[in-house]
Amino acid sequence: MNQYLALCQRIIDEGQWVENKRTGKRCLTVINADLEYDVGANEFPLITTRKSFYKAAIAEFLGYIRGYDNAADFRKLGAKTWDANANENSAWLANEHRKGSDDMGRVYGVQGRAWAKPDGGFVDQLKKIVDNLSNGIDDRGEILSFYNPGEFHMGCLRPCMHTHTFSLLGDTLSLTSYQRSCDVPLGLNFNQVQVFFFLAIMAQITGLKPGKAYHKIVNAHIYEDQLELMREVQLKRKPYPSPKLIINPEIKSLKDLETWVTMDDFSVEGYQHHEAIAYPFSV
Ligand SMILES: Nc1nc(=O)c2c([nH]1)NC[C@@H]1CN(c3ccc(C(=O)N[C@@H](CCC(=O)O)C(=O)O)cc3)CN21
Ligand SMILES: O=c1ccn([C@H]2C[C@H](O)[C@@H](COP(=O)(O)O)O2)c(=O)[nH]1
Repeated sequence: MNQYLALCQRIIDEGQWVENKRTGKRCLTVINADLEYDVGANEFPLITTRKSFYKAAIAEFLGYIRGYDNAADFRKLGAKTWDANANENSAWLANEHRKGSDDMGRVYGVQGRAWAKPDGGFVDQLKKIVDNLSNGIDDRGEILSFYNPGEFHMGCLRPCMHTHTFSLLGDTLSLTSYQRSCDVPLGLNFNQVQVFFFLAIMAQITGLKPGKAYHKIVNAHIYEDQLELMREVQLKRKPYPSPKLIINPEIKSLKDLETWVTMDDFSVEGYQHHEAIAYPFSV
């Protein structure tokens, strides 16, 4: 929690104003942030200085694991986060590849589970990683990449958290996640949960011990219309200790994640938090 607040404060103290064409808003911006989460110790990096809807963050990531390409499927799991980008993003609405209402196109999980090969067929990146790790193999290329520039024109948004690399030392699994662009008040609140969750669940289904997750962010920003709430409200609050993430131990395989898992299989223990803050969202 302290590293999150330190990043927010750093953006306020050292950030530079950058115009963003896509949203038409200015962002106070810093470059390079390194966050670290101790998944082995179950120090769940859930924001405590406002109420955080962690189930929506987990639901969104589970949708990526399942390779979803449709905001309606995300909603069914419990995440409304793709509604705006699928249905209100003007460039995407005018795109000939959009397959109608709620379609997100070839983004995130589609690339993770079905990266199109130029010579036909698809690559399931995630299944290969799960199979290798389950057999104790780290080939130094256990990489899940959502970033496919050849198909950017077929999706509503380029992935922000775009690459996840798993590493094995003995029977301890770690994860390094890369993020090119980060909306710190809204997106990071979710992304921290997702990086932690991804390592925790991958360790669980591969029979390994979770170690640490390393979250590397390039462009970290606060939109101009979020700044006052961050400076005058959220940063004036004192954080509470980290809660713990409880995952149903019956989840034992990628198939389980793909078929029966719902948000009822996740809970938090000891989550003390301040009141919710409704930050503006930019499409
Ligand atoms: N400008 C922008 N920021 C983002 O963080 C972002 C995007 N766009 N586009 C793609 C996804 C969608 N994400 C989102 C979208 C909405 C919320 C959001 O509204 N969060 C609220 C409440 C969530 C709820 O009730 O479930 C929050 O207070 O955290 C968070 C992340 C993250 N990403
Ligand atoms: O997981 C996510 C997804 C998106 N974001 C934020 C970061 C930016 O504010 C926008 C994406 O805009 P780009 O113009 O494509 O950079 O969404 C996030 O923080 N986390």
